[in-house]
Amino acid sequence: MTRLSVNINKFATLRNARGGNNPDVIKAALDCERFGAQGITVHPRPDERHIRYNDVLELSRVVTTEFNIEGYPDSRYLELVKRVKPAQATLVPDAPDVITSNAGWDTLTNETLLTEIIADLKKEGIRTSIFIDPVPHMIEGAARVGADRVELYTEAYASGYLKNKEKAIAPYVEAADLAKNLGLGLNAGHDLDLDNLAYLKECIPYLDEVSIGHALICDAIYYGLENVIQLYLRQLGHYR
Ligand SMILES: CC(=O)[C@@H](O)[C@H](O)COP(=O)(O)O
Ligand SMILES: NCC(=O)COP(=O)(O)O
Repeated sequence: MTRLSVNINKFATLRNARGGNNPDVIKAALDCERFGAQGITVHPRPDERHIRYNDVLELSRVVTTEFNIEGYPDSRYLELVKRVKPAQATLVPDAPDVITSNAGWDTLTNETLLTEIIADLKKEGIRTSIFIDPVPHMIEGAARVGADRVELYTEAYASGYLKNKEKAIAPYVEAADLAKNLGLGLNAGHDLDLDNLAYLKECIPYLDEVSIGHALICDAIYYGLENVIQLYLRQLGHYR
C-alpha cells in the first residue's frame, strides 16, 4: 500500500507569521499521526522560513510513524540528518532562494556529490531518496549513485492534469516502471491534491509513499485536519 506522509511545513509558516507557537508544530504532527498519517515530512530550508532546525530535533523525539527529512544536502542539513537519523532523508537540489522546490536532481552532473553523500547516509542506516524529474536517464543516474528510492517531482503532472490527465501521467508511468525495474523504491510529491492523487495511484499502484503538504493543509482550513487526512488516505485506497 502507498503510505501518506504529511508535509507539515505550512503549519510552521502560519506559526512563524505571528512569532508565537500557534499552531504548535509538534501537536500538528502528533495529530496528523493520530488521524491516520503514515509518515511526517519536513523540509527545513536554510532561511528557516517555516520548519526550523530545532523543530526537527523536537519532532524526532515524538514522531512515531516514518520521519522524512527533505532538504538540500549542505553541511547543516547533513549534520542534522545524521544527528536525528530519520527513517528517510530526501535530497532535493533546491537553491536557498527558491520559493519552493522546482526541479529534480541532475544525477549525471552531480554523480560524484550524490554518490558520496548517499554512501555516507547509508552508513548511518538512513534510507535515501532523491527528488527527480520523470526523465529516464536521470532515473538511471539515480540507480548509479546508490539511492534507495527516487521521489518523482509531480509538479508537471499536477499542472497538466486538468488539461489532459492521460498526457500528464504518461512520463511518470514510464519513469516509475524504469525505477521499479532498476530496483529503486518509488515516492512521489509536490502539488498533489484531492483532485489528482487518485489517478496517480491508479496509474502507478506500486508507489511506496506520497508526501503531501501544501494542498492538504489548505484543504484542512476548510474541512478540518482529521477529515482531510481521511479523504487523502481514501484516495490511496486506505479505508479506516
Ligand atoms: C520537495 C518538495 O517538493 C516539497 O516537499 C517541498 O519541500 C515543499 O517546500 P515548501 O513547503 O517550502 O514549498
Ligand atoms: N515532497 C513533496 C512534499 O513533501 C510536499 O509537497 P507539497 O504537497 O507541499 O507540494
